[in-house]
Amino acid sequence: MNQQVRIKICGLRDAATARAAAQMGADAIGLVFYEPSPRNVSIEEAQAVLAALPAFVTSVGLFVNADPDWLRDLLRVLPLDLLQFHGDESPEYCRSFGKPWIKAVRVKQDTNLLEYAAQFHDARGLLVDAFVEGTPGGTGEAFDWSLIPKDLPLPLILSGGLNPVNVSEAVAAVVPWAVDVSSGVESTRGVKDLNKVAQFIKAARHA
Ligand SMILES: O=C(O)c1ccccc1NCC(=O)[C@H](O)[C@H](O)COP(=O)(O)O
Repeated sequence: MNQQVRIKICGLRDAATARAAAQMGADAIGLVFYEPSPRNVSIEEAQAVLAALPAFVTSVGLFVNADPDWLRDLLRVLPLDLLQFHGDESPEYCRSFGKPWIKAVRVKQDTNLLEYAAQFHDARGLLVDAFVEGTPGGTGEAFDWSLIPKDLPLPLILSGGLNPVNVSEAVAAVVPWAVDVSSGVESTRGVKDLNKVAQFIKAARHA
């Protein structure tokens, strides 16, 4: 079946930008809960973003080795649809919140993605990203897509250095379930550029 690729725009921080991205056709938006990131949001900012989203747009929370009690408290006041884990979280940790979740893997030359897929078999998807020492995500760096096995048994979410120029080539080469972008649709670090968001969505859809 020829499925249309899903699109997640990551690192949104305000309601107006999130609503605009959804209206342009984003299927999911990502909220980063990681203080060192320029895209980190407060609970109040995240609540405002969620309240602005139309029906059928998935809200995704991003976490890096978050304290489980803190995360459970957050989920009581923020009804995220999906959790995205970007650190060294174990499968047991990921499934302990009773929410659908995906696992991010930062791909190095020797990364065995089939092993990750087996270990995190009940994830709703595997997000593959570039490995950059000391920065867990949102780096704007791409990686070698040929390292992705064709027979990955989980929905594949391709990320890492995607932008309006390379996304159609990426979709054609990898045939992912979804694509995910952050830096590639920003004007400056942490600030989304809605023209780039529109260009990205158009290019991904017409791949
Ligand atoms: O975006 C961040 O700042 C971030 C910080 C910590 C963990 C994850 C983070 N982002 C995760 C994403 O899903 C990004 O979209 C993904 O890493 C791709 O980023 P980019 O290469 O900038 O498009």
